[in-house]
Amino acid sequence: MRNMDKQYEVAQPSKKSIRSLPNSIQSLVGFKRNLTPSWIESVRQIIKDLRSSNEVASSSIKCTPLEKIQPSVNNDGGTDDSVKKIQDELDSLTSILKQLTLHRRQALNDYLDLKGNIRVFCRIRPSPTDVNYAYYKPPLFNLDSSNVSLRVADNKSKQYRFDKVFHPHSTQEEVFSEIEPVINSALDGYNVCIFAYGQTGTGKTYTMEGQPDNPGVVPRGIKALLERAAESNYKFLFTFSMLEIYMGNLRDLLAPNSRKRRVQKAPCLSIQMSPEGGVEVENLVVIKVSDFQQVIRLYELGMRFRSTASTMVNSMSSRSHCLIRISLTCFNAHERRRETNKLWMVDLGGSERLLKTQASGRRLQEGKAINLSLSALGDVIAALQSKKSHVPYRNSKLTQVLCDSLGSDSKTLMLVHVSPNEEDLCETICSLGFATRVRSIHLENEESEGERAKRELSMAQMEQKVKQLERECEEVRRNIKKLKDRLKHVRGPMNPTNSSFDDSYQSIEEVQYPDGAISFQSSRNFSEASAGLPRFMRPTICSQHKIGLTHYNAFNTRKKPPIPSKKRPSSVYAESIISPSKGACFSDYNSECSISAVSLNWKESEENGTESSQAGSEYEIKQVIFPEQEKSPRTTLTSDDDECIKELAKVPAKDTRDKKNLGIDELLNLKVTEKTSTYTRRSKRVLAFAFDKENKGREICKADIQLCNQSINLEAPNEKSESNTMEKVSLYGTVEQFGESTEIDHPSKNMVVGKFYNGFDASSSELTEIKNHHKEDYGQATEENELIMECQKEYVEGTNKVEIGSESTKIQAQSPALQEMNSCKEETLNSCQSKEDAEKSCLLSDLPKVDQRETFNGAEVSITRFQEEEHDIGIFEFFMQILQILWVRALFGLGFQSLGLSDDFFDGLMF
Ligand SMILES: Nc1ncnc2c1ncn2[C@@H]1O[C@H](COP(=O)(O)OP(=O)(O)OP(=O)(O)O)[C@@H](O)[C@H]1O
Repeated sequence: MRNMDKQYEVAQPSKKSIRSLPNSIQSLVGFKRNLTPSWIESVRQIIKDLRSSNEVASSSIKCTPLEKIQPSVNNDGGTDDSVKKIQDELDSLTSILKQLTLHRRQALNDYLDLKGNIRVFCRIRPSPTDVNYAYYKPPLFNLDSSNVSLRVADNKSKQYRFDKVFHPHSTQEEVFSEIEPVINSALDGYNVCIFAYGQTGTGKTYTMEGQPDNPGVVPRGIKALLERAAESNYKFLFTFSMLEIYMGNLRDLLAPNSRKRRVQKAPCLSIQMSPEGGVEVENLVVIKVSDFQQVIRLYELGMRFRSTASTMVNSMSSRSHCLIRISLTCFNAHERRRETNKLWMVDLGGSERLLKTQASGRRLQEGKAINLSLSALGDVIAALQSKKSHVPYRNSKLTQVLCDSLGSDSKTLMLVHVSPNEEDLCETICSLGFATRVRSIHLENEESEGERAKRELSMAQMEQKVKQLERECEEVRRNIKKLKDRLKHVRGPMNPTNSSFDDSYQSIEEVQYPDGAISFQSSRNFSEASAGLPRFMRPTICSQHKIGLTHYNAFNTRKKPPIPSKKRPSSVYAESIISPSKGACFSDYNSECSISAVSLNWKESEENGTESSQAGSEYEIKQVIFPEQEKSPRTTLTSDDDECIKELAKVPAKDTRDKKNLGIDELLNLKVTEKTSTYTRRSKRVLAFAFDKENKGREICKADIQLCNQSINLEAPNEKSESNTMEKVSLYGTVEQFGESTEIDHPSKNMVVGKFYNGFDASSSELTEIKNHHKEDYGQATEENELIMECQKEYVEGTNKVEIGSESTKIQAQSPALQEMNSCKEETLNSCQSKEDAEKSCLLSDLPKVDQRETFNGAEVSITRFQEEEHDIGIFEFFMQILQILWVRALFGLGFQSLGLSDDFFDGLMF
């Protein structure tokens, strides 16, 4: 016993480590008889020592680790020892920072949990009639920081309660400061979703986007996120994507051909879901961003393509839901919830009472689609709040795409917007009712006053704790930085492999291609990371293009037997070319209630290393987004911001031929530089375009030319037309597809196949959409004017000289090109409703062109015009033909007559 006591006495000194404790406990368990007062005292002492030594360590770290290290560096004199000591300090600081970050995250999480995983804020728009918003007091509302009393009748009011209420005079800063903690939890690896909901014209876009001098939640949030990520001790990879849900279809706002949606069926994206509940939008453009300015430029670009229109209620009404997705990836940050998470910021389309907006035509359909999806969103959030076993995510594309960011492991914030006007009372009641439904149902219904007070107290304490921990983290970070500087000073540039702290910086390596395109790769190798995923979750080759991982062939583990080249279905391309969007892809709001109808029948092309889908739209997107091709005449960027255009145009044009991936600058510059280039093609080309005999000789005022991988858009007002209509010519073609196998005698010449048509006479579904544009009551003029404006801008901005079909050649029978055209022809036939249309559409013709110079807004441009009436055969040529036929007849006449072919046969050859 004495020995035992002695033993514990020896183990008692203040420098005992925690390692002594298990020994003691083991002794305790093994030798119960040794449980003496002195033993207990010794254990107590160990614990006490342990606590105090921890406190000393942490306080010394918190205070001035540098000061502690300074003497050791000086005293030791030896560089190696100094380096080692600094390194040790760095390691210990890093581990402390990790602990602190973990605690901060936990505290923030607890705080947000107390507030509710789904939180609802309410913002009341200032009345437009009130000049001075700051002193405006809406008579309709009686507000405090979390309660809204709405006067519904003279002596009756309705009460609503929210997590936070913003008065009409609340500033953008105030709004953002409340939202910031939710955004910050994205850095901790949570999926976050922030919605702006409300009646049309109540300020959703104002809150989310803001104004240039008064930015909203999106720019502020992204800026804060980037700043905080830069401050953190990990390196984050941010990617930016932007899409809209228009009439129940997902559209990429950053895809270069986004602007075509007005005149063509825009390609729609499909949603893929993993068994684990992860959601990925197939073919979505994902752009790596590293600084705020890049994000803003992309955001502005995307916003230009968003569907907006003038309505009775809002002159710039959003006709779609706009979704901004920031994806965050951070490796080796074990305290983060997940390696890759998403932050969604969603500007929802305005809910509207269709009677009130008096919408009709397309506006009506848009309004219905928006209302339907909002109602589906309400159902989903209500189901989540009430913890129902079934959450109806599949009822709308909106909820489908957000489904992994709306669950219990995510943070959701809804900002409901209401109007202060009395005439909007009904909509206000609806919106507030919706928000109340969304808001913590279980909390609201089950919580007593006392419980609420208690919760609020805990929340306040937790908030303090979070702030305190943030301050501590900040201090440790500063000290780490100082130590690193000192270390550099002592031994030169720090070898990052020496410190675990720097491991995180190594985890993501940036690859800068010589041409400026940016890509990234992980030291953990993406292919490794994705190897365990189910096949459909692994990135496609196209996705790899997007994120710059094309060089990782191991990514695509699918091995398909090579298709013999002669059997390669050229129709895959033809399908995509002539009919970029299938019916399934474009539907009215009713598709909102279905899972994506786009088939994902992947076919691998060995020629270009991309995958093409039978869904034409997808094929088109892939080709347009990541062109590995020559400079094209694409003029997809239409800007309202001349300054921006000028600025971008300063950047010299780059050949994109070898690009594996588009960096943000390349994406933006491509559009501008190509716009100002004269289009000359070296390779062979097949053009398919529409031709309407009845309109021969009429000017083609709008040419929408799409060269599969490249596109050009020329639109101009039809000057000759009395009505406000537009005529349209669609030119589709291929560039790369026929490749070497094309048997065209003169590679420099172009083959032309197609038809002209008048946009209103044609009956294809594509034209119906144009018709709809012209039938609209509201926004019609605006939209057309917009088109005209865009067109004029394009003409002004660049002097596009488009030379298409200038040198027609005969098409050799059975050449792959002809097969291609035949399949195009078949498609066109299918797309035409009447036989007459079909006949019109399938004319094969060699058309000469007339180059004309026109002036738009003072800028002289060269336009290629097709005029069939000028397609006259010369009289000499005519006689030559007759002579040839007579000659043939003379040679073979007797032989043919013996076969039963009479003179009529030869006459037929002539005419
Ligand atoms: N808090 C505010 N302060 C000042 N102006 C505001 C505020 N909220 C909205 N507005 C103004 O009200 C008008 C309509 O706002 P906004 O376009 O953001 O509405 P919306 O809800 O996005 O409409 P829709 O759903 O039709 O797109 C804009 O001119 C905007 O500047």
